[in-house]
Amino acid sequence: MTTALSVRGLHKSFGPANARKTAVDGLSFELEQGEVLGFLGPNGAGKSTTMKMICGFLAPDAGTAIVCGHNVLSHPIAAKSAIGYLPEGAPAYPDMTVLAFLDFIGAIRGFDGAERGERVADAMAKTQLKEVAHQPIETLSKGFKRRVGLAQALLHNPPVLILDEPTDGLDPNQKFEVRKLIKEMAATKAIVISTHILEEVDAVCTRAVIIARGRIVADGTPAELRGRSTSGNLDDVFREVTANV
Ligand SMILES: Nc1ncnc2c1ncn2[C@@H]1O[C@H](COP(=O)(O)OP(=O)(O)OP(=O)(O)O)[C@@H](O)[C@H]1O
Repeated sequence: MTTALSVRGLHKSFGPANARKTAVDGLSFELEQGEVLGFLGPNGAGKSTTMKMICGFLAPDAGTAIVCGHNVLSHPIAAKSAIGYLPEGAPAYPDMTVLAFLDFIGAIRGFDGAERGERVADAMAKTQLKEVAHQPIETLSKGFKRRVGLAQALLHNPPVLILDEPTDGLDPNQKFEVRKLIKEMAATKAIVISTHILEEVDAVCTRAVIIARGRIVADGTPAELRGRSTSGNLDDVFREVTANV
């Protein structure tokens, strides 16, 4: 079976030549279908930058990502077809209604007619957006905007999902619903979620990678990581492995 996601030696620096700052420093990992990877790290560790490079939104200085066998640099269309990406924040066209925006995403993803309608309806049902279907996105609350972002990521039923802080801004009920949805989808997909909420790792992740200054400092199941600390607490493990990097 083809590895769902293979991240190979990703590297990215920002800034002028005399003040170059490394954001991602040779990051590699593999993910199989059925795995939900919690991608953790302190603010500025390089999580969003890594996710952008995996999804082909940012060109790496070195390395690449292979998505279901497709290199995101040499075969970007095939790789991007296999990915659903929820970026940080909630970028969308603010004056479009939820329905019009998702229909537009469906068209871009290559669906027509009845199938497009079914996919939009299914994505709205999964993310509980039906009640705001005809509302312009700019008038939605933060949590609803986040769910529109999630709906567009799921619409084409991709085998790989890259979700940058998917529950950011959601109330406890919605966090629960989104985590439930991630768990329901997990068996048939490979999913990466970045989060600062360590309870989320226990709730949905089969594995966690902790990065600091663009490098992996821990990789294991939540239970294995907890076993690294005498307290058995993921917050303590996080602090210990990222403190002196
Ligand atoms: N376009 C950019 N130009 C310059 N520096 C950038 C750019 N994008 C990211 N950086 C820097 O790269 C580093 C990694 O940022 P990144 O957003 O990937 O971190 P993160 O782990 O997602 O952080 P957070 O948890 O705060 O979202 C930071 O120092 C950030 O300031």
